[in-house]
Amino acid sequence: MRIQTIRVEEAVGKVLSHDITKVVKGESKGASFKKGHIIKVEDIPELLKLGKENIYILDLEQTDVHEDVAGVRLGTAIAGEGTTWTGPKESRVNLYAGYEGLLKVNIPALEAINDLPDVILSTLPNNTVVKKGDLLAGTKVIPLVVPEQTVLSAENICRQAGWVVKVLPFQSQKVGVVITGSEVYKNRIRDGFGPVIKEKAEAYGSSLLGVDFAPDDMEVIAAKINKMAEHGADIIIVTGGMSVDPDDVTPKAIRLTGAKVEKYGAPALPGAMFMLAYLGDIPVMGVPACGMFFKITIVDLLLPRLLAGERVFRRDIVALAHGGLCKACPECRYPNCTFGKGSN
Ligand SMILES: Nc1nc2c(c(=O)[nH]1)N[C@H]1C(S)=C(S)[C@@H](COP(=O)(O)OP(=O)(O)OC[C@H]3O[C@@H](n4cnc5c(N)ncnc54)[C@H](O)[C@@H]3O)O[C@H]1N2
Ligand code: MOO
Repeated sequence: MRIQTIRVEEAVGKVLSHDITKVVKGESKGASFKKGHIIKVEDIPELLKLGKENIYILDLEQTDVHEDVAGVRLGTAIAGEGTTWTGPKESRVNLYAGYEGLLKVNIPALEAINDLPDVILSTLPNNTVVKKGDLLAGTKVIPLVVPEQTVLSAENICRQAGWVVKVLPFQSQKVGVVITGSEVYKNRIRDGFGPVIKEKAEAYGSSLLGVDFAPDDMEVIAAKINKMAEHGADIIIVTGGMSVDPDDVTPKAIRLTGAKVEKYGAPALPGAMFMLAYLGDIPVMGVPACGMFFKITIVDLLLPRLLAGERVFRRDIVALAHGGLCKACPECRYPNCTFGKGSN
């Protein structure tokens, strides 16, 4: 790249290589002169008024990429399934959600891109629930011109990763609920869990297949879980009886069905006594009573992922630890808070 410096008075007939922007009280007020503009005699006083004594004419070499071209190439390479993009504006390209769903960010690819010189990509946290039109990410280059090799390296990272930023749509799943606890089963107390699970499942476009009740009996709970699976549940949620009392037999009942336990005990508070298991392909969530007593719990971190069709592994639950502590604010601001935002 070669830069020619020309005094404004002598610039008539030259083509501007980038916008000249008016700044009022520190704020950019849009371009006074657009890129590609051919400078005329009558432009000179205005350019001087904008404080320009010199203008700079860029001669790009074949291996140079202008910031706006680079921005578009980055956006095209990064924008995955379920995303749209706009720009460039000063090289920045923004990615938006094309539909409601779960934002997935490929963190190793994100970090590799940001480790390149002169390129940035900044995103919302992985696993954020997004609505159509939500801003998801912004990418740009830092200088006015970058080497072709830099853009190629970023494009290669995206190609090799397969995807960098995408939105998984929520699937309409049938949620089977088994509510445990002899006190509820025997109608001594009224069930408070069913409505909570219904509301959370419906918020992500799923519906309840059915709600069944079981006493604190391992065999009965296991049989009811199996019945939900036979009736076509895509996901089964078992509530209560997850703690340390001798009659807290729900974890044992889940194991008794033959389900493979990914993890019992989760580094999320509230949600410590949570269990995730898989009965074949069907996720079985053992949800402790905190899922009913607290507005936001581990259920809000994992249910959207399961309803977006994601297979959740032990390592995903382990990764909840960083950011898994709810601050229990007097007024809940979730999802606009740190709960669940540190995990991979
Ligand atoms: N000694 C310890 N106690 C507790 C521990 C512990 O580690 N050591 N862990 C605490 C944590 S953390 C949680 S979370 C809860 C988990 O409790 P459970 O899931 O076992 O809940 P239950 O004992 O079954 O019920 C607690 C409470 O809620 C009522 N309940 C239960 N289900 C329903 C329902 N469907 N509708 C209405 N009410 C319901 C139940 O009657 C109990 O009163 O354990 C802590 N304790
Ligand atoms: O499952 Mo309890 O945190 O963990 O309230």
